Amino acid sequence: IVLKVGSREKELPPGPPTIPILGNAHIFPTEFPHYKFTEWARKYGSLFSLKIGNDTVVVLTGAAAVKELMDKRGGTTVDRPPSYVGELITGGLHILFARFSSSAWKTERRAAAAILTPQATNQHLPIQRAEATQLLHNILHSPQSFYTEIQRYSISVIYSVLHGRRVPQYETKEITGYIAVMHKWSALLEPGAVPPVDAIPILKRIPERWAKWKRDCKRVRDLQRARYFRLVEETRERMRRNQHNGSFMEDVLERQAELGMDDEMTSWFGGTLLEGGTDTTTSYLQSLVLALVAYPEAQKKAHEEIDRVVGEHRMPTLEDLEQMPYIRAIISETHRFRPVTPLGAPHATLTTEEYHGHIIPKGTTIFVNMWGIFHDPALFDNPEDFMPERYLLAENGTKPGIDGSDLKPTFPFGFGRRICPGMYLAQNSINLNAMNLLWAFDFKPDIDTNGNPIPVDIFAYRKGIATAPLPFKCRITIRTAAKARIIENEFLETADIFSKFEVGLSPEDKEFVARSREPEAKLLSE
Ligand code: HEM
Repeated sequence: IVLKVGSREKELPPGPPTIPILGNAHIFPTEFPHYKFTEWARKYGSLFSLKIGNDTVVVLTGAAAVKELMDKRGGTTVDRPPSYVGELITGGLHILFARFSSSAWKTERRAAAAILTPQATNQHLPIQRAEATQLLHNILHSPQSFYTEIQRYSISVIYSVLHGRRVPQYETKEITGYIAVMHKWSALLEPGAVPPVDAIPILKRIPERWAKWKRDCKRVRDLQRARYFRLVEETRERMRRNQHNGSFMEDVLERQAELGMDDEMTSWFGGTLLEGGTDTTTSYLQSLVLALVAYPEAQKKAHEEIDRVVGEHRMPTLEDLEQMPYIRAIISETHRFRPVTPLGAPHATLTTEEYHGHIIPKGTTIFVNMWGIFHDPALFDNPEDFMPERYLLAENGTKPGIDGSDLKPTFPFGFGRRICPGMYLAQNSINLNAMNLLWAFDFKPDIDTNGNPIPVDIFAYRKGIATAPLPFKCRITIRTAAKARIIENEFLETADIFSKFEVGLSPEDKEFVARSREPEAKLLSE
């Protein structure tokens, strides 16, 4: 019997050879698993399996299998695999990790669906636009800080949309504290960071004094919980003072009883939406800049298009995108070239499924290998190159003669009933900033002391479920003086929109806000 542990049952999809007890655990990649999964997919097929002890993992690297299993049979692939770390930290209330059987997921998902629809999302456009203007303004004045400015943008937008409170500068405790805890959190989720408690449940019983990882989980929990409760309390307090600003959590608080959410769940819900929306949006926009620096031809074509459609006397608006197929193609190509979550988020099956003669047992963990699909040479010409043109030739970017209809535009945002509830909000941020950045700036490689360009490394990415380019340098310059003036003026105009969200700011943040609007105010009055 022991020898059977770890061996692949014959009805499972094929996969790499197993060894007793461990199965494939000894070869399971501990970093950037999407590369190894893609290699295995080319060898074992678009549906392959791995054994981790007695547990089964199935990796899908084919769009048709994804459509069938994740969308059409979404009712059975809606679960998540167990995550003891997620459980310890969030008490099972994290919407991303929550099991289907928990009432928390259903309740939180209902709350999210009712409010984050495309129409409801559009109501948050003014603050997104204002923050995107501040991003241009800050890059104009401090181009070398673009990497952290993008981070500030994403955090501030989500803070405002969800909690009605913005974060005006990067160097503030609200942001640095948040980022530090998020780093600790994702470090605990890295393979190998904690013993294999999900596969060998007895390990959960290790007492805290011998398990540093348990103490780390507790510390992260305390820090997160304190922040998420405080944010909800601040919103509630604002509402008591009748200072509503249309934030998402105001709506949730008003409907708390109807939704059946107590304060514990409400706070984790607000907090975990915050987590879902920050690093992801940041990663996408940083990848976009990286691609623009690395592929000057694409940038040049986008500049020509935006100059023709928008010109230099006004900033772009979302409506302009309709007339800019090349920039739309750049946006899709960035999703394909560097998907934020190369393996999505793992799903798990609630029942045993049969697909093309293979059995996928109940409780199987399923990864959709987005990276492998988006980089499949059978689907895409030169998949390793950033080539927006592919999206002008075929709606889903696939090569001639290939039916790409299974590759829906929502693909980068996941599948079935777990699809990202923030995707419309995220896509608005992406569209606005892609247009703004291309309209305003030239992006070029940095130069060394001899004046030679230093090429960016398009493979230098951070590990983790949501990846992002590692910090990189580039030269960003404003394209015309007229555009610089428009950005300064527009930034001043944002003051009105921002003021409703500038609540609960620390004294340093207040001073920063006042100072940041001063010089331009002087300029305008001169
Ligand atoms: C570029 C930006 C984003 C990308 C690429 C992205 C991608 C994803 C993906 C792939 C998933 C997993 C879906 C699945 O399991 O099949 C997901 C889930 C999720 N996302 Fe996003 N996301 C982005 C932005 C956001 C934003 C702005 C928010 C919140 C306002 C958000 C909140 C969430 C939540 C709460 C989940 C968990 C859903 C569940 O398990 O039921 N995301 N996202």
